[in-house]
Amino acid sequence: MSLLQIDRISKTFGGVQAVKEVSFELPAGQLLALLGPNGAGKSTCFNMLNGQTRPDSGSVRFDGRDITGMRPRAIWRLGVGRTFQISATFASMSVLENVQMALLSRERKLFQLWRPAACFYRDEAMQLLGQVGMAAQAQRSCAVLAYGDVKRVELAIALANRPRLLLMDEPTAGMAPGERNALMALVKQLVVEHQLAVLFTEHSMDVVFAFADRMIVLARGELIAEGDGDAIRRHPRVQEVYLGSGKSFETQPDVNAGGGAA
Ligand SMILES: Nc1ncnc2c1ncn2[C@@H]1O[C@H](COP(=O)(O)OP(=O)(O)OP(=O)(O)O)[C@@H](O)[C@H]1O
Repeated sequence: MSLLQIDRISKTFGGVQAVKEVSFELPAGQLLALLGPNGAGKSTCFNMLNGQTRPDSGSVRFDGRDITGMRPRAIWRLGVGRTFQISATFASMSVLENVQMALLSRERKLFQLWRPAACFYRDEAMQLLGQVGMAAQAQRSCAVLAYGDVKRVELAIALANRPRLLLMDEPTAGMAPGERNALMALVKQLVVEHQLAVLFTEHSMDVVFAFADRMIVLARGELIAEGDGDAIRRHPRVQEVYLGSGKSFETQPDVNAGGGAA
């Protein structure tokens, strides 16, 4: 049984059918890309998976349990994490403190602080920072970090809740190609080593084809294709949807040099 099972979820806003009867599955240990042009319904799908939006119909099952319509915090506590395009770190705090705060939040201790956050979960926070390659920068303020490093801290924050499924909203947006590949190689490593399931949206096709195990493509709210890189590249409806969008389904050799597994 797959960790995540989506069965015919739909959502309409006013007269707009944002998502229409979309079904797919995601097993543990897999990196699945959710693709589609602007307005295809990707964010609405994400929002229905983590409880921000209630589907009009259909069901979302996580680890065999029906989580359709549950509140975001309850879904998060079950082990569904999410990273956003906009930075979720506190710029005024250090890298370490940001992760310590995330650990405090997991243990519901944020509102019981009688000592500074810096006193709590130091070892566990350092271990998480080690996982994302940020231990050496633990004492630096998040405000002075390079963009790619902020993304690593965000990943550590998301991992603090020990998610089994991680939803990543355009994880490499705004990054240079080298930074993108480094971040996604790290995500891929976490997927393999921790049997994490990751669903991500991404506009960079190079990243998708280099790192995703599988892809699903939405257009106007409907799932039009599903498969590995070759199947998606060759799919006539995908080519049709992306034709004229300026996106290419050919990977760039320089970008993938030294990249992760496909
Ligand atoms: N809260 C909302 N109210 C009204 N319409 C909405 C709302 N959220 C999404 N939509 C509409 O639903 C459709 C799907 O939007 P969605 O944001 O899910 O697409 P997307 O694939 O994430 O797009 P992008 O890549 O541009 O972020 C669009 O037509 C959008 O205008």
